Amino acid sequence: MSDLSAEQEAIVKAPLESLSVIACAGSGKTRTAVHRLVEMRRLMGDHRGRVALLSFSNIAVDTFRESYRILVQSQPACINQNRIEIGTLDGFITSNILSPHAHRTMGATQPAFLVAGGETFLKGFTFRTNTHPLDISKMKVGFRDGNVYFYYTTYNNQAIELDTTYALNLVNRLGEIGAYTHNLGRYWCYRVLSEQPNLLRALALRYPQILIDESQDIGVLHQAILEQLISAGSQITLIGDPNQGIYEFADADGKFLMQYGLRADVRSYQLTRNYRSISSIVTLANNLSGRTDTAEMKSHLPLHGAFFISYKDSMKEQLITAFQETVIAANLNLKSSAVVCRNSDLVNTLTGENTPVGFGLVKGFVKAAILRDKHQDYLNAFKIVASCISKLLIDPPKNITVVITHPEFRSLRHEIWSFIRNPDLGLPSTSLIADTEWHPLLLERVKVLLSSLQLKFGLKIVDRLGNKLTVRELPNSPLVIEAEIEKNIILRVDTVHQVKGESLDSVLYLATSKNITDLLNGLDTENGRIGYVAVTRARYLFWLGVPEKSLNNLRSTLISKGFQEAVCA
Ligand SMILES: Nc1ncnc2c1ncn2[C@@H]1O[C@H](COP(=O)(O)OP(=O)(O)OP(=O)(O)O)[C@@H](O)[C@H]1O
Repeated sequence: MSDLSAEQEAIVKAPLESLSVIACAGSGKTRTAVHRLVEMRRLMGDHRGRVALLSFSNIAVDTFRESYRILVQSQPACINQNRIEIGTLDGFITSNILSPHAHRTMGATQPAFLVAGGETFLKGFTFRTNTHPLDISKMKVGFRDGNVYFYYTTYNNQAIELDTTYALNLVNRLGEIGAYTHNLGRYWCYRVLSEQPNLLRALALRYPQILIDESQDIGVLHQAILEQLISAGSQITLIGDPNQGIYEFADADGKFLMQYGLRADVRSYQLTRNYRSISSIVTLANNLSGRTDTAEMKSHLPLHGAFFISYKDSMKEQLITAFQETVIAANLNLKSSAVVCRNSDLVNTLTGENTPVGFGLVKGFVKAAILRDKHQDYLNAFKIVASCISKLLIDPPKNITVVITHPEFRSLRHEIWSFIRNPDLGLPSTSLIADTEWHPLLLERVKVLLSSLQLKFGLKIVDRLGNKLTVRELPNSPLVIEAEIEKNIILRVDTVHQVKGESLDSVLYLATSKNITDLLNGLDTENGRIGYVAVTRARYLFWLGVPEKSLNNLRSTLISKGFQEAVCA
């Protein structure tokens, strides 16, 4: 186990019991968790139970699976691999509890199934609000003093609680046909485990050990479900970093993780060595969080480090270009660098998603073409095209971008990918004149794509296609001029939430004044922690973009926290 530090090894080799691991950013939680997973199964010997390693995103799960695959290759063949599971917490709940057992509690005659929202039959399942009725998919579930309650949030994020009897009546009525929404899935899981004690006992026997990564993201209902498993005998290990808790809006405030180690039957550990970032970035992270972690990476190159730089609101593109040039000059990898923002709106503006040209669905195709040609962002282009195509079909598979990732829809996905990848036969190139060249080709090729979907998958096309794909508001010029594609800002632009968990060579955090003040005021606010996540993604170079109007007010605090000032040439 030579590739583990002493701190990591202590966790991996701990006795088989519940652990709390509070870890700093870049401390190798993945490596630690995967080694611990294997060790737990080894310690269990002939026990028939399973060990589950659970996280919150599919990306995290893929990373764990890959690390696990590499690790077991190098280990003797004695690991009981059949009894190790890696997945998301919601996936665990669905496959072990909701799909096989929830219908009994729901009073349904068929296995429980998830509805995405927007299904036609949901029109009969709306609830009253202070203004207009809302679809049941907008109903949220909270947990307080051992009781569930239901609420919704208004446009300005205010939570309005619903009368429990009224809400439950609707939830139960939907449950009777076996349906549940994303938010209600956890409610049903909690209720199934409360009302089916034999199942709860069986689950705890089947999973005597559960390890949860990113535990700061455990929401109140997830916690309630885990408490049920703990009370039935499962031992739960939590690994996470409370300073990276950025899902408060989803009811995850990090308290479960922070207080878990105080329980009498839970052993506490810490990971305090940062393997990702150079010392100047770790020092900054320490000053922001009040931690005293150590940096394992050193670099004294002049362009490396943590800098702030001012920008005018109208000159964001210039700031990005300057950053890009610095990344190249610093010999860092552009492909492993990113511009990150707090809000998806700004990301959309910078990536061209908020394009002012085109009308209706054509606007979507324009956005997708710009994302592909200017930013090589095929994934987001795919999502937009899939959504546009679904609006040109009568009764398409619901939530088409999600559905078509399902193996059953592989060939449908393939058709859409081919359309996006090939500017000569599919989504036309943005270098064409938008109204006279690009639009006619778009119309022609979308028709070909839709006919193929009709033929192969029996999907029906809406009437009056031409009206839905109008030439309105397209300019008589190329969508993106060739020269612009050539100079190409190839930097990835994304939200901080999207880069969470990643290691990047360089990061530019394009922040607002409020984002920065919250970051500098400690990490008590979610906004502050979002900034902390941005800082701690960077290996060698971190730039904080500071709005010019706030620079004078913020300068001395930024320097006192460990930033250096950089000036755009
Ligand atoms: N013992 C070690 N020796 C050298 N490198 C290590 C060690 N442990 C982890 N690393 C490296 O540290 C880097 C960060 O690891 P990882 O991505 O797991 O961090 P993390 O704890 O999940 O961070 P975060 O929570 O900030 O996303 C990886 O490149 C990993 O290979």
